[in-house]
Amino acid sequence: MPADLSPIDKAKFVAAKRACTYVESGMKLGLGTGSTAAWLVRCLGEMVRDDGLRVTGVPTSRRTADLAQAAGIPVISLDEARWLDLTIDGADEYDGALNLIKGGGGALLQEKIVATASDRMIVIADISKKVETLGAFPLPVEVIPFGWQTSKALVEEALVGLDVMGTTASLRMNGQTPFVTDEGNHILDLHLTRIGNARQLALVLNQIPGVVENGLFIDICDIVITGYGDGRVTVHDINAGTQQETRYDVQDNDNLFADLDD
Ligand SMILES: O=C[C@H](O)[C@H](O)[C@H](O)COP(=O)(O)O
Repeated sequence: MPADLSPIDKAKFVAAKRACTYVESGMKLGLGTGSTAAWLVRCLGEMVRDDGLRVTGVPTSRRTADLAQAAGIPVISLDEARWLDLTIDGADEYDGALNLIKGGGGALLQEKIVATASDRMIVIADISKKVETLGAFPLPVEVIPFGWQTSKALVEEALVGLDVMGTTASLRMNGQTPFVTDEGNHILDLHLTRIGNARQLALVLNQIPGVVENGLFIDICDIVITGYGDGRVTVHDINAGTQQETRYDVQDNDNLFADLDD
């Protein structure tokens, strides 16, 4: 393993590697977005190239589509796939009930549609993503550009009286201009500190005109695979009610580290 691989990248890699053990030939897979999901795409690409794995992927962003194509994974649209066997994605936070905050990279809308259209969703994450209560990570909310300031005011108004600690929202920027999602929308980041009732908040946000979707994934994730910097992996399966721990020897996978760009 190269000396410059950080413990966090090692943690993301081992989680991705463990998630690959759930993948079988013939599967239609939802491919998540972000730095952890990028490890998964690389691992899957290697299985396609070297082990003859036959899968088709539905990417959750243009970034992931490009990565998957470069890795040699055949890509189709969700409309072509219709339904998926498994989605594997990263997360910004997960709690003990495997509820999530997602969208730190702005891909929450496609990610939620794809995960919901899957028999199973597996989240891969390093241990820093685990929280007691969701909300320290700013909650992304996708809004259409038309009247976004009105939508922001309505969102902030709706937060008053809910079980959250903060009530401010900020427009996500990309340098001097508003960040634009793959669907041409903007993102409001809600600075809530602590979300007491995530289910209620998710429902309230999606009632507001102009809001397209929020980054709370409630009852969508089935399994969280957590990687640690020392190569350990834990698997929390919410349906089976089990937690297991394994260790991966990443030194056998040096070639995967050669062309890191994420
Ligand atoms: O919009 C981005 C996604 O929800 C990502 O899966 C999430 O932000 C986690 O990304 P990363 O693996 O880079 O921490």
